[in-house]
Amino acid sequence: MARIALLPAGSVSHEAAVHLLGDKHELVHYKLISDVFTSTANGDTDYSVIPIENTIEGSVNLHMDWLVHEVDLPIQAEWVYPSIQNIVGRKQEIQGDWTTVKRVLSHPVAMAQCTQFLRKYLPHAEQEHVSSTSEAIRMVKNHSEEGWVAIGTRLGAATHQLDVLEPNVTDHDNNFTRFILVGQSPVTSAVESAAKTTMLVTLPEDFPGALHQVLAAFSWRRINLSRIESRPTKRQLGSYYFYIDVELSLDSILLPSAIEEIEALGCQVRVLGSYPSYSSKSWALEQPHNLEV
Ligand SMILES: O=C(O)C(=O)C[C@]1(C(=O)O)C=C[C@@H](O)C=C1
Repeated sequence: MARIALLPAGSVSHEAAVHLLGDKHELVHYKLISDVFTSTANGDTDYSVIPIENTIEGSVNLHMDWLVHEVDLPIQAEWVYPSIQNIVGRKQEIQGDWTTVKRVLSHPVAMAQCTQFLRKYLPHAEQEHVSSTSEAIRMVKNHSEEGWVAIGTRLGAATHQLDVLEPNVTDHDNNFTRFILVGQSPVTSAVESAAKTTMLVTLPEDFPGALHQVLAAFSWRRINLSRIESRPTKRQLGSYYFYIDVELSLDSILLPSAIEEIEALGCQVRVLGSYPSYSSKSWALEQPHNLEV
């Protein structure tokens, strides 16, 4: 049985973790994502569950930055889970009248997934960002008669005995979040998966066309990139690294030689993990992966 660190009970992370890992592990909930990462880095837990990218909002920059700058924890798996957000509160208090709502609380990423609903029905309400959707629901629970509602999951509403006032309020139906499992030990699983490798590439300074050459190292080998994104190195203005996801394992013949070629250009390459990807293609709510870790 592994110890799994994640955001509080009732968060999207909680639903996603149970989907991937089943209910046979010890889930250790933390209020802040920094505490989630730190617990695994310190060895208090074996793995962390980290939301890293969302269909509507794109990358979760805070979480990516923690992965790159604050901890050294390899990615051991990734999977995709739908973020189904709902308006959660007390039916008795709001009584279907949105004008009585004074404040909406949620995680900023979840809030950004529901802008159309907020603009249409709750433009008058104050918006407050908190550390998770479940924390938002917990805070609403503790403030009765104040006209507060949260954006969060059904599981969160059930966990805190509140009502779903309006189901599925995200701007687009196809709202998925990509999660990663980080920790020191590789996972073993009979579940079908695709191989993926994530790396950071820092380009040498004053090298015109360096990015073009990096991409050429992948393209002539016909290596498929599923994501490339630049993030600041935080060392100086205008200095960036590239966060690159490749649809290939580090054990393949092609990828190590591509990395060698990129390093020969004077680039720095840091591999953040080579891991199984449980893709959305095989995704089905009623078929949890129940991964062994
Ligand atoms: O607050 C939660 O419920 C989380 O699990 C966090 C988080 C995120 O950080 O992206 C995860 C998925 C949702 O799309 C929104 C919020």
